[in-house]
Amino acid sequence: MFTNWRIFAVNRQKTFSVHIHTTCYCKIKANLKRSKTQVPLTRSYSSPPGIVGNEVKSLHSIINPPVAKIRNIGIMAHIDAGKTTTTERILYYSGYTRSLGDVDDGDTVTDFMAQERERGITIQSAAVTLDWKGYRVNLIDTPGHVDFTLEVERCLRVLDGAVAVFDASAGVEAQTLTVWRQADKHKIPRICFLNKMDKTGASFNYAVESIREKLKAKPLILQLPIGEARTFQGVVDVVNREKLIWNSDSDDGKDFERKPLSEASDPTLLKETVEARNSLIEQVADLDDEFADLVLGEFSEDFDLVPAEKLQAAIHRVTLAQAAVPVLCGSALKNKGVQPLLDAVTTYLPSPEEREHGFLQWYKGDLCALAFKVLHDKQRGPLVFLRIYSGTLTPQSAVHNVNRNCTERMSRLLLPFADQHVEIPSLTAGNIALTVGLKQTATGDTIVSSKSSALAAARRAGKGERKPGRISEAESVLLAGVEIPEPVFFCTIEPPSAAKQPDLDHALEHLQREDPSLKVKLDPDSGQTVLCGMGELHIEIIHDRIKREYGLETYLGPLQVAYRETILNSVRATDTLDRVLGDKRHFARAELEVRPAEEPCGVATIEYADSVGEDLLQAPREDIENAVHSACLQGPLLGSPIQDVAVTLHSLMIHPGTSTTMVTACISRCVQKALKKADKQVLEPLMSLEVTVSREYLSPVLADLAQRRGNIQEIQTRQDNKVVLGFVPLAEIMVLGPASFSSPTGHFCP
Ligand SMILES: Nc1nc2c(ncn2[C@@H]2O[C@H](COP(=O)(O)OP(=O)(O)OP(=O)(O)O)[C@@H](O)[C@H]2O)c(=O)[nH]1
Repeated sequence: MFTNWRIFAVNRQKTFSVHIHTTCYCKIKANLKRSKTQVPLTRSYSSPPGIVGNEVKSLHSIINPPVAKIRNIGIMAHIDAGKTTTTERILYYSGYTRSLGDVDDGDTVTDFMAQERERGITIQSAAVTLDWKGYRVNLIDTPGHVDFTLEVERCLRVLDGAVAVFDASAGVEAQTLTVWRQADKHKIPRICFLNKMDKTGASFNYAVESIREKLKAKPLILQLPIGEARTFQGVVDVVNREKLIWNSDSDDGKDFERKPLSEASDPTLLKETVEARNSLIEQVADLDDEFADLVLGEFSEDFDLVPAEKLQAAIHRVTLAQAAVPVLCGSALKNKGVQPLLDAVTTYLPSPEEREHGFLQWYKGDLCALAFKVLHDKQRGPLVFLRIYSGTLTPQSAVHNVNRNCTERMSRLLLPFADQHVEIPSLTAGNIALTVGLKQTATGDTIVSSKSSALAAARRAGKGERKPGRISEAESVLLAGVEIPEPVFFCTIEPPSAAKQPDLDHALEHLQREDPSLKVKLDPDSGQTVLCGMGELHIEIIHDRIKREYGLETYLGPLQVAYRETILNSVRATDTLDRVLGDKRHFARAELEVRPAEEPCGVATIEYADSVGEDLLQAPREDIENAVHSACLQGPLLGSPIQDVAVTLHSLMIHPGTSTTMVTACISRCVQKALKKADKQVLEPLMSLEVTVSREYLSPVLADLAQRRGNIQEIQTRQDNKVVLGFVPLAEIMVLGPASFSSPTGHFCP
């Protein structure tokens, strides 16, 4: 039965990076993140400026700066690149924290969950709001681990710009590619920060080259490093021809000197900087016509005379157009380069009004917001993060949820500052708000001021008034949420006693609302609750949260990989359903064909032959499609969902008076019959794997990958290391965590 495996990549192809260093070379483990148990330390926060003492009067002007001065940005990267460390420095230099937190000490602001502090990883995105040189920066630190990719995606959906952080010794890594693609999908302008310039093996040129080659992006080099690895002291600002040197006696990096480069003191550095500036000018002129006209008109003789402000404005336009990405460098851990990074965020990344949102014209200044994250607070209930695209949010007001067609009352409005929140009287377009009181709102919902406002916007959107008052009409103004990836792991979860089942259901309901990538279903055969998630770590964290946050000790069954099934040939089948219920005869006959879909299509696609036209009037297409989809939920081989199948309904005979339920039951049976007759295959998810290994350990690593049915695509050389790129079946790289987890293939063997 299992000889006929065909390997597939799931829709959301998982990307993974494994770094093997000299101390752990023999076995590849999929989850090599630090796992330390620490006592979480408490942090002292200073109040956000303007919110101390009795400065409440000026609060409104501080909280609602002109929209041109707002920057909504995310920090995104491969795991461990230094996002949280960079965020921590940003908060410190902008005056929001009194001391520098450290990921390794478990006391950073944005990693406030107990699990984040213990493991030294970011699990959920955390939003903070800060002011920098007159700009309001709403910043979201996102997770780097592949299991929490959805967190990154839903934040990127509502941001206007992003800082992509890189480990300068590794360049572009596996998960960098994933988050970069996500940013491409949401058309997010970005800047790159080459972090860890102090680390052994750090190479500015290598990292820039990898951005060019692997991300196919055009790097604009705005800084040059002064020294690398141990000798890293500061950076050169190419645009202004200045050097920035951090005082080695300063232990928090606040003290640094900015000096113009001169022929007398830095002849070599000046020469390199002038060359870099000239090539930057040429590069930007190639991408921006306005700048090209300026340069060729006034400064063609001497590029040195191009004013820094003109160059900066052009870089801003090029960044906004996503034609190129500014590149900066530094070392967050050693407190170097973060202040210029913040300057670059405000100079080069766009304000909300510079981003194009076609739908804004439908609202004419009325409220329109997108819910992108929900958190459960024991005292306050659900806290909903909203990105406000137009209009103003005020507390104690009613808002309309277009997706759920319901009106809810928002009790309080808060400004997010990691786990600390500041109450505010109103918040305008372009900002990110945290609201209390929206009990029905879920991630991806569109929030407007009232139902009539949604309908008015729908009319402006040109969707007619065919069915007045129906939510379907307002659907035209729904903002696109994010695609929720299909889970690749599942396991049963049981409460300690049957009496605790309602508590478990309650906990899972809340967790699912917070995290749409967590799916919960009921096993129809055993009646057990099944958790479906994006990876082992994801399920482990959920298990742990149920224990810590809901006080429930639960038991997990063996962790299993979510397989799929598909068919290999076309098969036709007929099914007749003829029943008498009461005094009524129900008769339906369906004839259909199943065949492999030409293009990967996830679940089944449905087509109708011309001959079924008449009978379709009796059975709505929606019901027919539901019947086909429910038949595809459990494949004939393993009971796994069927995918990439095309179904053509050739004929459908229905006697008058036959209920729709009978018709759909007949179609469902017919699909299952056809699937059973077809040649079938089990599909298994693959991980894209990147293993960094010292040269001497390459052979054992390759042998190990071969044992795990790995498919090696390429072996690259990165400084002194080898980087193995390939695909490995997910089932082969599971980290068998809790003793109760067992091999999924074993579980499935007949
Ligand atoms: N040498 C060096 N280490 C750094 C630097 N920045 C961060 N680190 C270390 O790298 C590790 C990961 O840092 P984090 O800030 O947690 O990285 P992250 O990208 O937020 O990690 P995830 O959110 O879990 O993906 C920690 O041990 C940091 O101390 C740096 O500039 N230089």
